[in-house]
Amino acid sequence: MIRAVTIKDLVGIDIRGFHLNRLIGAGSFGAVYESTSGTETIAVKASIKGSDVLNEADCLQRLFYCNFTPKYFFHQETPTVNGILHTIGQELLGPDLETIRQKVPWHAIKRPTLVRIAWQALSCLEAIHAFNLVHRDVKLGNFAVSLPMSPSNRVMIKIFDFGLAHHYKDENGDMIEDSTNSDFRRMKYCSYEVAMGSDPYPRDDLHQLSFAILYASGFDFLKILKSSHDVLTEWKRDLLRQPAQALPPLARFLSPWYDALSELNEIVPIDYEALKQKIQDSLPAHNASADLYWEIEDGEETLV
Ligand SMILES: Nc1ncnc2c1ncn2[C@@H]1O[C@H](COP(=O)(O)OP(=O)(O)OP(=O)(O)O)[C@@H](O)[C@H]1O
Repeated sequence: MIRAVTIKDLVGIDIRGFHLNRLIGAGSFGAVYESTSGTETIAVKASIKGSDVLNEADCLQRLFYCNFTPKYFFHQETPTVNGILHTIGQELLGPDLETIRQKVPWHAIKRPTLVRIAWQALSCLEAIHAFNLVHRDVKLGNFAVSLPMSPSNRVMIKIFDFGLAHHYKDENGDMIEDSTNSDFRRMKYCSYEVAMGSDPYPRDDLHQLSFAILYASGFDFLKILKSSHDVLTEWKRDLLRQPAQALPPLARFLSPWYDALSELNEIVPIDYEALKQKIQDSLPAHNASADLYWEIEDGEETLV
């Protein structure tokens, strides 16, 4: 029986033969640990919220052959003095994009890197949508770089945290009801359509991504999130209705992409390739589909 007081106190215990060595970070209900067994190092996510963990484990299993999400290893329920501890063993990733953003000068990721991030993050969403999953919690902090691959230190962006994701349609294309009845309007960074009461679908993942990219460009998105409900909703609406005018100056170069995102509707299937081309059109002098690398710049590790 594990005697830990909270999910943040699990360093030193073993789960499925993996020794939890180091707390990487903790969120509202979960904590993630770097864990080893022999030469193998993975991430073990521990949570007290069983429903989210079960949902995440289910999604990661569905995504087992997807290259844009962490590989799934196991799900385990362990009795503790405080109840059941839910854990998921998954591929260890590098820092998340929110952490990377916080470390760059002026909290503004440079344009050539930003368009590559946008391209790869869009590819992540394209990949999970192809598995009929909608993420519903798309934000900078839920994308991370993979561990650098030698010899060039190439990394790729992966999307994680599938606690709120939903398998929204079956193999015949029939919609699947979400039994959790979650109210996504309460999520400040939900898309405009969701704020207006619609259920979150793939298009809304893309609109949440568009907010995340603005944030990564140096825009003070947190300030907008703190404004009143009406101001926030109006900002989201303007970004869809007149992107060229509504975009903050730092991100105005991305107008071709935001224009295309604003034209997405419920009827026409999403053309991901066309959207990627719009990212490329936003910064023609740089190759938006080029690889990303984890490098040392001015003595600091950074993404370029
Ligand atoms: N597979 C992983 N490999 C490495 N780090 C991870 C992995 N999954 C999550 N993390 C990191 O662990 C930390 C905690 O993640 P978690 O998703 O539990 O919380 P959060 O995103 O901070 O908060 P919330 O769940 O409230 O959104 C984050 O810094 C995240 O980047």
